[in-house]
Amino acid sequence: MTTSWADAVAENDDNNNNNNNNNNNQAPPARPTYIPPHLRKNPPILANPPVPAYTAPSLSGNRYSGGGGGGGGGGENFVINFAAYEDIPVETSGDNVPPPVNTFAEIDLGEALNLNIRRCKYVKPTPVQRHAIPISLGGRDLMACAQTGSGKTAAFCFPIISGILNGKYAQKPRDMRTAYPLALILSPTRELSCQIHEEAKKFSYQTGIRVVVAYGGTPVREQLAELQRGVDILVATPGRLNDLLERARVSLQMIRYLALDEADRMLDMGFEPQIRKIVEQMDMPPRGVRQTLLFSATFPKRDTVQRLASDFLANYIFLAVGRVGSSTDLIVQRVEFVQESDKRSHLMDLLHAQRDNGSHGKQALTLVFVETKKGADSLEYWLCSNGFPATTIHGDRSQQEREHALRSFKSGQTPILVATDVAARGLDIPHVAHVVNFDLPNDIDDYVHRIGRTGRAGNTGLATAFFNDNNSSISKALADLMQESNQEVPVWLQKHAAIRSYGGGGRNRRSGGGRFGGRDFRRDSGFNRGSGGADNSGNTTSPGGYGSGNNNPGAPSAWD
Ligand SMILES: Nc1ncnc2c1ncn2[C@@H]1O[C@H](COP(=O)(O)OP(=O)(O)OP(=O)(O)O)[C@@H](O)[C@H]1O
Repeated sequence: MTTSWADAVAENDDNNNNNNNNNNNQAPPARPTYIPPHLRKNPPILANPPVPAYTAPSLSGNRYSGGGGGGGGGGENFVINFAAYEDIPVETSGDNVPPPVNTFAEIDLGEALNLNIRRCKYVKPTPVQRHAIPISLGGRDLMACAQTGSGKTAAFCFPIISGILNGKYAQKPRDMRTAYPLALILSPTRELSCQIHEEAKKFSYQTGIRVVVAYGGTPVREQLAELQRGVDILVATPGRLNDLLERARVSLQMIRYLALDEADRMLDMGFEPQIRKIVEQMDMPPRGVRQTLLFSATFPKRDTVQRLASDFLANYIFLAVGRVGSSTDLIVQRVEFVQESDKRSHLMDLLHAQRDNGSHGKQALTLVFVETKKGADSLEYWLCSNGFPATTIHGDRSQQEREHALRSFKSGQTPILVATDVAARGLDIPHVAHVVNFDLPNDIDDYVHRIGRTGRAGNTGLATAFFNDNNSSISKALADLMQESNQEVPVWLQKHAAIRSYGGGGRNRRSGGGRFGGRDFRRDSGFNRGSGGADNSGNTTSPGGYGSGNNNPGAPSAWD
């Protein structure tokens, strides 16, 4: 028998309360000091790094449900640690920015949505929600940057749902073949679309709003059937949506809300032509008529995403919550110097230490990022052969295999997931205790999103990166990021970074700098593009007082 989400929430309620009670007062288990193998034998040539005490991630019982896993991020919730967000710096710019709220009660979201918020056990809005929801409810376009795991999904879903519930819309055309959604949420990956779909369904529970997801890699027939049953909010990846638009199975003429999640990633993945086609060349109402929301944890300031914002948004408000483009300091970041040939044994040591610290016979969920699909398969095979159940997610696996892998990982059945960047963005898996960058990415933004799979919703997490000479291009950005997130930067990494700075290693601008990517570039060099909205903004509130100064986008600035 299937149970409704609300029933599941109610059931979890009791279990979580019991678990909370059982675990709240427990002292953490004693943890051994871990000395990485490369430091036991050969210290790296560059320096004498201080040996950090390795604290294996612990499992707190209330955060670990050994249950069936389920799809998306749905069903499970863990307690958000709001104290972690108290002093977070916030910057807004744009005309007449609506003031933030402190509670959900202060905002008129409607009774049905408020009830669902309570069902989700969202007691208080997170900082990005405090600011973004009133802005969006006020009908304004928004470009919002906030750290990974800080509640951006609800920040764009709540105003959309509330707007649809309160809005008066023209009758949808009577056309059985074509679906006419009122809101469109675009996201870069299939898994993220599924997750947003699950979340949006929870938030729309018993409101009468229908949420449908469309993504590639699966037969289109089922999705078409879902669309035919009616759709108010369509969550989609750009490729599949284009397909549906070309078949005239979806029309965008009724769109009132457009949200782009992880917009920068969609552009990185080469989706720009498809997104522009969807937004500019089909039948979607123009900016200013529809309301447009752009969200990410990183918005590189010299990136095409800024152009996209100026083309898609009208008189928008720019919101940066936290030191955006930076990582949350809730994530303990470690970087260890590991030669390519030592990576596997080094990983094995980490996993052994972690296993020794596990509780209830369960191993903490560990997400291991590698560079290539082949590398992922081969590492998975090797881990499994060495007694560590692992699975993989990457672009060469079928969608069915990808979804199965994710379920198996979430449920704890396969506590290690080896992944390429396809799993780097947006996925909200509550019990990921450790992210290992087995292969570091070249781009610091990718690093930020990868490690952001842990340390979510105000909870702590651990991220370990294996660094060697092949990663020189990211050394400076990595050292800067760690410093900025109050992490201990190994001396050898500082030296590497210094060599990089002096050696003119500026080939990759994004990995060599651009830290505070989350800046309203309208404030740089008097940008004023076209008509219809992009303004020269100036209104800034910045309790944390960051981002001052440099107005020349070409020059190195305090943001770099
Ligand atoms: N107000 C709230 N109270 C309690 N929990 C919340 C609240 N808002 C969001 N959460 C929870 O916080 C977690 C992270 O939220 P979400 O996935 O939206 O983060 P995000 O900012 O989109 O992260 P990313 O940048 O990685 O995509 C989710 O499990 C969500 O249910």
